[in-house]
Amino acid sequence: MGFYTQNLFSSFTSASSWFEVYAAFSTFTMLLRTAFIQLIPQQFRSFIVSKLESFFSKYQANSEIRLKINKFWDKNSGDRNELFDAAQEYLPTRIIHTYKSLKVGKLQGEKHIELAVYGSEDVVDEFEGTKFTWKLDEEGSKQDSNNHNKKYSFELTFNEKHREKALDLYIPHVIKTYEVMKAERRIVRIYSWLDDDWNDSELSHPATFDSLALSPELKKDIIDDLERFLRRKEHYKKVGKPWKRGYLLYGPPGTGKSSLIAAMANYLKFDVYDLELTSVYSNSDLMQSMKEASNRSIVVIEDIDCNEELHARSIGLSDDQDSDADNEAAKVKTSRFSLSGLLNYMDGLWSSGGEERIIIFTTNHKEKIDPALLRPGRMDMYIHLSYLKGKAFRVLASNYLDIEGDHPLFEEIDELLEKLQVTPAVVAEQLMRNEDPDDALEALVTFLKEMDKDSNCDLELRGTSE
Ligand SMILES: Nc1ncnc2c1ncn2[C@@H]1O[C@H](COP(=O)(O)OP(=O)(O)OP(=O)(O)O)[C@@H](O)[C@H]1O
Repeated sequence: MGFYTQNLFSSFTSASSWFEVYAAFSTFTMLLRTAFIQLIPQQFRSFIVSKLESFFSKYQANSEIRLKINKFWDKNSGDRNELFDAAQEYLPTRIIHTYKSLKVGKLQGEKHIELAVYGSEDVVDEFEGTKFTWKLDEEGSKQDSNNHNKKYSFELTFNEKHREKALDLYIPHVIKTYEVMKAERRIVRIYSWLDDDWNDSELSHPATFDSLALSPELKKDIIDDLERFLRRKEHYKKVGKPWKRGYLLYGPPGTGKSSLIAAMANYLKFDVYDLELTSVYSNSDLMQSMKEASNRSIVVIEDIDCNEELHARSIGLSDDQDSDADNEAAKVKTSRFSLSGLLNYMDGLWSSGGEERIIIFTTNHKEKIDPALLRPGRMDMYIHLSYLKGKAFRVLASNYLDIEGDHPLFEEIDELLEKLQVTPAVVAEQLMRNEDPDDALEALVTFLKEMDKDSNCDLELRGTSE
């Protein structure tokens, strides 16, 4: 045996012997390939090749999976992708110490420093010993300085062997972390619909239920209703109703409708989506705005009675009636928006997938609202905010003058307020005029007495003219 190997080795030492072996090997592989192609059916060949590929891919260094995370699920539906929002908030916290180009800023009206992923640098996040690489992609016109038309998306890359870990553990981890961050920060945001998109900032309205001058009974009713709503997720599911609640706030200007909305948002820690109907040009705009509002939010449609298109519809104006050429352009913009669009929007709010939603309509003139908007099932609770009466004034005295408890002028003020129709906004404005509490209350008494005198004069004048 030793002789044989030695002999074999010595016979391979020349270049021609190596060449002979190579030629024999090549012929053999060609024969094998031909036999493979001719003898094995095409489908079976593909099957073997795919199995071999997947087996060897585990050992390849660059078998990467790329996931695209767009801001919207698909361009046409406009459904917001919460994973994109989660990544946007989560990534800066992971890379603050390593990243070289991070966008940092303090926005007007915000209390905290804003951090955002910026530029084309990769962000590598390590999760349970596995590396996940993120990159922010930016598409859109460079000339667009306000960034409205830019489309952003994230690309998440990882090795194929971590496919399951990525989908089953890592992505849920990113979303969970984002939800915890949101809950911890407890910052309520307000979104306004502008140029086909929600623009947001921190809700800086400080109103709380404590600072609202409302009758204690009404306050209690509202808080109880909100609490019940939050508690009853299972109940809503059981009776097959969407987990949503609709309120109509009505009353004269300055009686606290906006303040109550802010108090509700601050109490629940729900974001506010404020929709001005004048900034909505079509029914499809309206539906898109609804789809993009997130869960745990309050959707507000203010001054529902002031919308021109709704008025035009309710008094029976058709688009053809106005032939004035100057108005033509404006009409094109507004005529596609209708009451039926709004009704669909409301019904959509009820039936859309979003949960824990509160929908609030406000109006100064409940009697002007189309009854279709108010039918049961669209509105759960009507809240009437009215002139300052009863003990509600005490809340303003505490807010503006730090008077806790009683004051000698309170009785006189109560009596005057009972006789008059004065909004909390007017009284608040009077109280702001003096720093000293006694001076402020005396000035308020004088102001209310003046009002009383004027209203008596009006009555007398009306009496004599009749
Ligand atoms: N019920 C109230 N309790 C405490 N403050 C109030 C109340 N109502 C009004 N105010 C004060 O008046 C200001 C204006 O009130 P607010 O904007 O909430 O009224 P509104 O009913 O929404 O008015 P509008 O119908 O004109 O929008 C508030 O900033 C607040 O200071």
